[in-house]
Amino acid sequence: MKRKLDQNDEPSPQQLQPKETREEQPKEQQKPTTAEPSFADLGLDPRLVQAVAKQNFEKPTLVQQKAIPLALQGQDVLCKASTGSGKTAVYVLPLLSGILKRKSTDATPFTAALILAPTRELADQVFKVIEQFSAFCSKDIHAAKLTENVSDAVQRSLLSNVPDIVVSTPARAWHNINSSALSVDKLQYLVLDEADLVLSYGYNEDMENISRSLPKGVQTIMMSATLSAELDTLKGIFCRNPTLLDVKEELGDEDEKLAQFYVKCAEDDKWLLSYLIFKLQLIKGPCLIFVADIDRAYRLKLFFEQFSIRSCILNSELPLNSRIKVIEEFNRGIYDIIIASDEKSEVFGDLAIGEDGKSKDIKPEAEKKDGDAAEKESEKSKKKRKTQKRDAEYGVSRGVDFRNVAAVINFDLPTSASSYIHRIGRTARAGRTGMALSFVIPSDQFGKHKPTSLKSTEHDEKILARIIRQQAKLNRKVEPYNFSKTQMDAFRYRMNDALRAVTKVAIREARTRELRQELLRSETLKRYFEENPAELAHLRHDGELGRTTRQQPHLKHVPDYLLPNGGQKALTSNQIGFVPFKKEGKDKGHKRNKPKGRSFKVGSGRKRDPLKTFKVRRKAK
Ligand SMILES: Nc1ncnc2c1ncn2[C@@H]1O[C@H](COP(=O)(O)OP(=O)(O)OP(=O)(O)O)[C@@H](O)[C@H]1O
Repeated sequence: MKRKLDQNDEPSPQQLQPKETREEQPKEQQKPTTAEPSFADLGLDPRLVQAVAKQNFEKPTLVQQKAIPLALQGQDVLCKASTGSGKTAVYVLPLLSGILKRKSTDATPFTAALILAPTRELADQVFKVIEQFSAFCSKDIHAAKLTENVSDAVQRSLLSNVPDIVVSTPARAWHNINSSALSVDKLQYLVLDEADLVLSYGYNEDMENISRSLPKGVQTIMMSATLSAELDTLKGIFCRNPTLLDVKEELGDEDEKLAQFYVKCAEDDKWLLSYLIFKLQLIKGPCLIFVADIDRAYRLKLFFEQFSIRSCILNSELPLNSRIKVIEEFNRGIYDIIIASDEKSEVFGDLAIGEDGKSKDIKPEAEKKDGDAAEKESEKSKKKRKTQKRDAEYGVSRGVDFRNVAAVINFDLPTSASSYIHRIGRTARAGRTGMALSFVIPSDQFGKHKPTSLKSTEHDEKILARIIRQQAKLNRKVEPYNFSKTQMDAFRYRMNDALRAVTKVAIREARTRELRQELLRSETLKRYFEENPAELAHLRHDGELGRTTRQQPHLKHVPDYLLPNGGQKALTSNQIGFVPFKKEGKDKGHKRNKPKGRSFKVGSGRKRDPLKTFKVRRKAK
C-alpha cells in the first residue's frame, strides 16, 4: 500500500517498492536451522532434490517436513494445513519419487497416479508443479492433464501414451475412466487436492464411481486447508484409516504475516473507498478484489476505468486459457489489480445465518428489485443466464497460487467463514506478508442505496461475527478500520458521477465484448501464438472495456484541492489511516523482525510529498 503513512504506519518493504522493481519478498523458510531437515534429508530421489533447489525452496515447510516422509512410506494421509503452506509439494514429490524408484527396476508403462482437483485452474497449476519438479527426470516421468477443452478423441489420444500421472477434475477423470480411455487398473496413488471442496463442487457421484473402479491397495493422499464433514465422507469413500496430520503454523507467526481488517460502511461507501484506495494508491502492490458475481465485477472494472484505474477480470465465463494467462501474468507483476467474481462462494456459501440453520436463496442483483420492471428484468436475466455458458469447474478463491499478493479485498463479503479462509489465503503465502480488508454492510444500512445494493450482503454482520470467531480460534485477529467520513465525502460526487456512467447496458456490452475478445484469443489465435509466443506479450487483459460508458475526463485525475490538508499524509492519519505494515528496510514480516513500536514518519521533502509522488506516478502510466 502506498497508503497514508503516519506514526502508526509501518510499511512493508514490498509494499513500498515500486511495481517495476517489485521483487519477491525473502522467504522465512530460506534460513535453515540445524534442527530442521532439508529436502535431501526427507529421502527423496536426488533429481527431485535438485529440482527443488532450482525452485529456491531452501528447506521444507512444516507440513512438508511432516507429511512427505509418511507419504514416502506408503501411508494413506489426510493432511490439513493452512493455505499457502506448500501442500502441493507434499504429494507431488513423494509420487514422483515413488514412480522413479519403481521405474529403475520395472519400466512397464501404466498410469500410476491420479491427481484430482476441484477446478481446472487448480489441475493446471498442479500439472505445472509436476513439470517443475520433474525438470531433472523429464525422460522418466510422463504426466498428462485433462484440463483443456478438447474433444474426447483428443483426450483419448493424449491418454493412449499411458502417462505415469494424470491430473484432472473428478468429472473429467471419471468420463475418461468410464469410456476406457484412462486405465486405472494398476493405479498406485490417488491424490485429492483441496479435498474439502471436492464434494461442494458437486462431484459426489464421480467420486463414488472413481472409487469403485480403483484396484485394491491404492495409496490415498488427501490435502485440505479446512476440516469439514465432507472430508469424513471422502475418507469413507477412499481410505478407511488414514494417518491424520493437522499441521499448524507456529503460534503468532500467521498473525504477523497476515493483517486482517474490516470496514463497516454503507453500500455506496464501498465504491467510494475502493476509488480512494486505488486512485490515491493507498494500497501498493498486487491486489485481488473479490466480488459476488460477474456483473458486479464488470461494474467495478468500468467504475475504475472512469478514474483511469486499470484492472483485469477473472470469472467462470472466460475461457480457461484466458483465466490461466491472467493469473500467470498477474504473478509476473504485469497487472496490479484482479477483480475476481467468487461465484462458487455465493453458490456454496453456508449462509447458515438463518437461526433456523437453513441456507437462504441468494438471488443475483438484477433479481432483487421491486415491481414489474424488476420481474421482467429478472426473467430476462434468468433466460440469459440459462443460455450463457459457465464453467462449473471454475474457482478462483480456492487453491490458486497467486504470488506476491499484497492485499486481498473482500469488496463483497463472502457468505461463509470457510470461503473467507480460502480468499484470504491468496495473500501471505509461503512465508510472505499480506493484508486482507473486508467491506461489511451493517444490517441497518442494507438496501439503503438501491443502485449498489447486493442481496448477498444482507447478513454481512453475522458472517463477520463468524469470521472473527473462526480466526480467533486460529489465534488471529480481524480488526476494525475506520475511515474519516468527512474526508471521504469530498470525493463523493465524483464517485456518484462515475457510478451513474456505468449503466446496465454498458456492463452488458463490456461483458459481451470481453467474452468475444477472449474467445477469439483463446481459440482462433491459440495456434498462432504457439508459433509466435513473443506476440502474446502485446495482448493485455486489463484494457479498457467501457466504450459505451460515458467518458468523463475530469474524473481521471484528482485535483489538489480535493486532497485533505497535508495530502495523502492526512488520509493516512489516525482517522483515515490504513494498514499497519512493517517498517521499511526492516523486513521481513517475520517474527525475528517484529516491529518495535510504531515510529514511521512521513517527511515533508519532495520525495516524500505524496501528492508529488502521485503526480509522477500518474505521468508514468
Ligand atoms: N519449501 C518451500 N519453500 C519456499 N516456498 C515454497 C515451499 N513450498 C512451496 N512453496 C511455495 O509456496 C507457494 C504456495 O504453495 P502451494 O500452492 O503448494 O500451497 P498450498 O498449501 O497448496 O495452498 P492452498 O491451500 O491455497 O492451495 C507456492 O508459490 C510454492 O511455490
